[in-house]
Amino acid sequence: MAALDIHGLRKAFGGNVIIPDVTLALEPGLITSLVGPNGAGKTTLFNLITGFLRPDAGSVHYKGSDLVGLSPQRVTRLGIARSFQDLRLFNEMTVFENVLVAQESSFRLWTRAAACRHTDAVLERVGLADKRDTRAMDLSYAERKFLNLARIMALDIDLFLLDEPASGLDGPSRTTFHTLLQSLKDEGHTVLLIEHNLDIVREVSDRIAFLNKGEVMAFDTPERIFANERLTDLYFGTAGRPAEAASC
Ligand SMILES: Nc1ncnc2c1ncn2[C@@H]1O[C@H](COP(=O)(O)OP(=O)(O)OP(=O)(O)O)[C@@H](O)[C@H]1O
Repeated sequence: MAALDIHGLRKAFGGNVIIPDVTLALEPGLITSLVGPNGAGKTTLFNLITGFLRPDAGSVHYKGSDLVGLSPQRVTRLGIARSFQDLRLFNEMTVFENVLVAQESSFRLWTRAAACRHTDAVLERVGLADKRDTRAMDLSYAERKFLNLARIMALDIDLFLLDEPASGLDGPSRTTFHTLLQSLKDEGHTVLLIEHNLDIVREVSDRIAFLNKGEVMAFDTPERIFANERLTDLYFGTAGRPAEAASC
């Protein structure tokens, strides 16, 4: 059974059809990257899956339930968490408080002591234990990205939808990010990742779904996707242009 089964999903804004008809099944326990040119509809697809937008047609099945029509909170309670491109941190709160608050809003009922222990364990895992009492606003960019990830990991859920979690990370931070993703996978979690950095995509993905103009053009292994010149042309915007223009 697929970890997430999207069928015939459609979304238009006014007369502008952004997602004409997406069908996609995520294999459980794998990291799938959703790649495509700017404006392809990647974040819109996340919004449709997680209840931030309602599709005009189609279904999104997760563990036997259709998520369409559910609120974002209800979707999270069922076991799906997502991150946003804009880091929605509480700047005045400490690192510890940011994670604790996220965790307390989850579906699990924690005792205070258990919640605190869990928060510390997650901070250790993302490498922020020594920043526990630092305000979010005083963190570096990379640390803020990892705090954002920690807030989702603390929810203890099955399916992670991550919207550009590694954008702007330097080499060592990228390695940490890769290790974290791998550890989620080792624990049996399923990840759907939006990422523009194709080196990262190549490193971490088991599968790639290539989205263009709201349509899944290909769904395959990284090796096959990267070997497909038509897709790389589409990604870099060179498809349909004269060869000399494309090489400029
Ligand atoms: N609420 C909305 N109302 C109208 N148009 C929207 C809305 N949300 C998204 N769009 C449009 O849908 C298209 C797809 O946007 P989306 O953010 O999903 O693309 P994306 O693939 O995530 O792009 P990027 O890689 O640049 O983040 C864009 O043309 C965007 O302007």
